[in-house]
Amino acid sequence: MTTEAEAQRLDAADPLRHFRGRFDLPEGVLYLDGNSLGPLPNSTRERLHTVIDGEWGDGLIRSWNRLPDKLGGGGEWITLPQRIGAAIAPLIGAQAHEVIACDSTSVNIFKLIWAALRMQAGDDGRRKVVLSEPGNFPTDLYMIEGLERQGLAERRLAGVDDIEAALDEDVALLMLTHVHYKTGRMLDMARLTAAAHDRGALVLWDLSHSVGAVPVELARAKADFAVGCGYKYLNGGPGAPAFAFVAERHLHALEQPLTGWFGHAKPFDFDDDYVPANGIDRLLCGTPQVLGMSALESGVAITAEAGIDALVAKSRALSEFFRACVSRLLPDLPCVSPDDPAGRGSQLSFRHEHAYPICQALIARGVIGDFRAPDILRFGFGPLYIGYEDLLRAAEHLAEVVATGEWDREEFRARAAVT
Ligand SMILES: Cc1ncc(COP(=O)(O)O)c(C=O)c1O
Ligand SMILES: Nc1c(O)cccc1C(=O)C[C@H](N)C(=O)O
Repeated sequence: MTTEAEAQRLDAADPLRHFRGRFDLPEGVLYLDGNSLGPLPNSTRERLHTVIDGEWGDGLIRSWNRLPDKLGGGGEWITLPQRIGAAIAPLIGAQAHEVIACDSTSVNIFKLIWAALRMQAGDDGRRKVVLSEPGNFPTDLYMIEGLERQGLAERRLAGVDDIEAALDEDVALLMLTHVHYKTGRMLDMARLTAAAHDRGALVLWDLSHSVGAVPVELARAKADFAVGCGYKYLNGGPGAPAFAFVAERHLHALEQPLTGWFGHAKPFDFDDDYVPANGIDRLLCGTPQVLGMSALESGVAITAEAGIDALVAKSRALSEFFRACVSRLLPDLPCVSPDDPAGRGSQLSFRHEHAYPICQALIARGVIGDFRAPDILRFGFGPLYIGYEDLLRAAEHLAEVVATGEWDREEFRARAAVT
């Protein structure tokens, strides 16, 4: 049932409904792009004011250490990467000391591929194939390519259904994205990790489209490494720091290529020689970006407060509801996301040859989804702030835009630099 009455009933019964008021969503906007950039939490605006005026303005360099009470704020700056890592850990089935917030997802991917290859090199240094899938998020593939150019890696690609067959004794690392950015398809982490381990390969998971929206059990799956974005479902803000996970069993031996001073065991001893910090801290490189980290900490806190089980349940219910709305209103629009809500992320993607101008026409109506080349219309469902009535409205707008040909205008065809 996709009636207005049903949507209102579902909204009224939604246990996460009260979180919506904690986001600063513009009037008249239906925001279905939180899988690319999460919206601004009210608490983040307050937190950044405190960080800028109090911690930076008044506290100055003292704020790296214990903050004077009068400055308020959320704690000393120096431990932000570890504190945020610890808060993300329960969302991904990891232990607090296995996760750290730092750098971008791309940089963390680079560090962890390099680290995995180092562990796998053996005496002859020959095991260096990194296996991934074609059509994976580009940065993941580009990072392998960059290491290949340095002679450190060899990139191999196989469709996800052929991954197990492609895992031979040359594969050092299997690197996959858990929820595909375009289709929303979610991979079986436990099965693929076990298959890789059986062949002696390590596994690195990109959780960018998973964390805060789908169940992730890194420990249960025995995953070796993982990375993920802070600015999508974690609502950490544009360009928020990313996070990295290293399984406890690898922490001791882990080496990483960016041996900056923040990853040193005693950075403030200012020694000439690099000695890695114990544990996950060795993944740090340079000074943490305090403003970005503070925003991320605030975004992660809301996700943690809502609880991953409730977020997952709502994500699935939202995507099912939107799918039913679109099937009723646009029965001929092909959905390229998996049918089973447990087999996909918190998003639905549809194929249309005019996806770009349709997306722009929707944005002009205040319905913000996104376009992914060449022909995908993608809608993400942030479970903290999206409601069922929003989705019914968005589906109605989509149906009108398609049915009336409203998208067929020059102004909607001009490609923007960022889509
Ligand atoms: C799966 C995936 N990995 C990595 C990234 C990029 O991460 P970053 O720009 O933080 O390096 C994105 C999105 O931007 C993504 O969707
Ligand atoms: N990271 C982005 C950016 O800096 C600008 C615009 C979009 C993005 C994205 O997050 C893209 C995103 N990973 C995607 O799934 O399409």
